[in-house]
This record gives sequence, structure tokens and C-alpha cells, in this order.
Amino acid sequence: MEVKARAPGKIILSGEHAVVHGSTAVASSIDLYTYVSLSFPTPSDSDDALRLQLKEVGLEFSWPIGRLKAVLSELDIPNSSVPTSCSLESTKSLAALVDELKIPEAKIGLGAGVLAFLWLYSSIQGFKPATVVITSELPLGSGLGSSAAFCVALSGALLSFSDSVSLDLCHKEWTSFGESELDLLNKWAFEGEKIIHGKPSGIDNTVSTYGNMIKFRSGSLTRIKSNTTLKMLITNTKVGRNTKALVAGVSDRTLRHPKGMASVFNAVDSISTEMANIIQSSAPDDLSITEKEAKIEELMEMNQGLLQCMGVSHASIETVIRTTLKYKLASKLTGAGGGGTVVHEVTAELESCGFRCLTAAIGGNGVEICFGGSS
Ligand SMILES: Nc1ncnc2c1ncn2[C@@H]1O[C@H](COP(=O)(O)OP(=O)(O)O)[C@@H](O)[C@H]1O
Ligand SMILES: C[C@@](O)(CCOP(=O)(O)O)CC(=O)O
Ligand SMILES: [Mg+2]
Repeated sequence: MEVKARAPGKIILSGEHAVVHGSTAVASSIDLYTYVSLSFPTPSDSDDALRLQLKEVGLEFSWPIGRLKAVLSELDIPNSSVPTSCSLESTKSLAALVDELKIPEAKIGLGAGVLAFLWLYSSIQGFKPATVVITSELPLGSGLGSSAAFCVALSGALLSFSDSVSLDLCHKEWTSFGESELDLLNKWAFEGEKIIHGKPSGIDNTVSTYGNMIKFRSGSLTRIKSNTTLKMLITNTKVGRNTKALVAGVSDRTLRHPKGMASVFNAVDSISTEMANIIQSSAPDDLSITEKEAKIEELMEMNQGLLQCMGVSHASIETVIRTTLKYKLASKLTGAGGGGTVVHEVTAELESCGFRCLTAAIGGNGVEICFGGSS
């Protein structure tokens, strides 16, 4: 018995970091996905382990089911219909289990992903042997929401074999969940993101779950219908960074300068709200396409200035901005910043600096599953 789930990455057009502090942000799914395949052994396989393969990083782990039961003894009766946070006690026990894996120092950030996996798996499926294989088209730790796509696709695969979701197991093509099932899945994915990000706003898992473009504020989403085809070029600076540390850095700065940072977050809120209005506005009364693009570009430039105020830009991002400005194009970082990815609208010179440019379609479906067949 096998199910596959896929969930998209995202770009944030405006509002990253500030969204963690209650400001509005605008984000869109992109057509790059993380895939999760979940299969259960047959009784004749007599396999009694939970196995995890992380294809992107070439790592495989397995845990005897008895060991997981002993470590997560508080999870006596898992209940997939009630998304539950990983308690401090379970976090400590699982962290000790992850420490035993001796993940190489260069890949140490994966530990949080493995911990999130163990929590979501045991909470939704309980203590059953299975094999879970993860593959991804998203660069990890680059601001394109790989952590959220991982948690969303995983929650999708796990819930599809739970009592909380009723699905026709015959779907051989990618198919979506019902609205209330998506709400449940999104809540579980948020629990996973909490383990990876520390204090996530929920925007990444929400856009990965529901897809398309959203305006997001304080945990609630408004779907946006774009009346403009936006073209974005995504540049991965390949500078490694960690969302959890960058989010914590912004919180520390907010504690040191509460009034100044509140003004910065307010300004970001206004920028995101204006951007959402422009994206949704339609002809004939409104702006021409060129005027719209110019306004969106200017708002992105303003948002980037405020991200610098928050302390999350990076020398590599400044190089991208300087390079694109030569072509009269504005850029901003996307996601947590600190290196990672920059969204803007040109290429060759950037690649000659050693950066990698990606093109991705903006918008598109959120999480989907299929039972065999599609890939
Ligand atoms: N395909 C994957 N395989 C294993 N772990 C993953 C995968 N995708 C994401 N992760 C987890 O998410 C972390 C990256 O998340 P984060 O720092 O938030 O950056 P981003 O979400 O922008 O890619 C990784 O270090 C790992 O723990
Ligand atoms: C910085 C933040 O706004 C987005 C982080 O995105 P990413 O993990 O860098 O893709 C954090 C959040 O909203 O949870
Ligand atoms: Mg992330």
C-alpha cells in the first residue's frame, strides 16, 4: 500500500519576518515541489522498523518501532484529528534520538527536519512500521519554503491513511483534499514548522497547503486572485542560512528597539496591503499592466529596505540588488534572508557571480496526493 503526496514551495512577495510579528504578508506557491512517498509493509515482510530516506541529501535512517514507543511513551493513543504540539519532554527525547544519528556537521540543519518527521509520523500514524521517502525540487534552506513543503507533503501522506480523512484509494492522478481536510492538514504541518522554525507565522505551510496567491495576517488567510501575470526571476545566492536563527535575530532586535521595530512592521503591513490591492485590481478603471508592474517593483524595493532595517539582508543579497539595478530592475530577498534567495525580474551577470537563477511559475495547486501512478 503506497501513497504519494506533493506540496509546493513558495515565494514571499512582501512581508517576511514582519508577518511573524502580526503584519500582513503576500505569498504565492511556485511550481517546485517536495514529494513524500509512504508505504506500509505487508505482514509477510515482517519488518518492524520506521525507515526514512532523504534523497536530496543522500541519508537514510531507521528506528525499531519498540524504541519509538519507549521514547514517545506520552503518545499512548495518537489522535490524527487533533493537531498537537510536541511537548518540551517529547522534544528532548526525540532530540536525543536524532543526536544518535550522527548527522554530519555540514548537514546538521537536517536534525530539525528529522525531529519534525518523527513527531508528525508518530502523532498521526502511531507506532506502525513504514518506509517514507522524501525527494524535492526545492533547494533546502534558501527561502523557498522547503521546510513547509516537507511538513505539508508529509502531513498529506500521513493523513491520507488516517481515520480523519476519507479518500478514494483509487486516485492514480494527483488529486486534492476537501476543504476541511486541508484545514486539518495545514494545522499538522504548522506543528512541524514549529519544530523547524521555532516561531513560524504559518504563512509558508498555509500557501503550500492551499496553493495560489494569498494575503496572510495573524494566522488567517485571504485568497488573492491575480489579474496580472507576474514574472519573477529567483536567484539562489547559495549562501547557507537557517530560518530559525534569523527569525530569532529579528525578535531580539525587537526586544532591544520595540518602538522602532513596531514602526518598521507597520510600514511593511502597509506595503503588503497595497501590493495585494494592486495585484487584484483589474481593468478598465485601474492601472495599466506597466503601471502595475512599476508599482509592485517599487513596493518590493521599499520592503527590501525594511528587511535591511530588521538585519536580515546579506552581502550576497546586496550584490544581487546592485547587479539587477544596473538593468533598472528592483530585487528583494524572499523567505528568511541571510543569503538564500532573491526575487527580482534578469540573469547572465548574476550567474557569472556564482549565483544560480531559477525560473518558477507563480501560483498553482497546493498539496495533492495520488495512490501510485503519477510522479
Ligand atoms: N527535502 C527535505 N529533506 C530533508 N529535510 C528537509 C527537506 N526540506 C526541508 N527540510 C528541513 O527544513 C530545513 C530547511 O528549512 P528552513 O531553514 O526553514 O529553509 P527553507 O524553508 O527556506 O528551505 C532543512 O534544514 C531540513 O531540516
Ligand atoms: C521569515 C519568515 O517570514 C519566512 C521564512 O521562510 P523560509 O523558511 O526562509 O522559506 C518566517 C515565517 O513567516 O515563519
Ligand atoms: Mg522554512
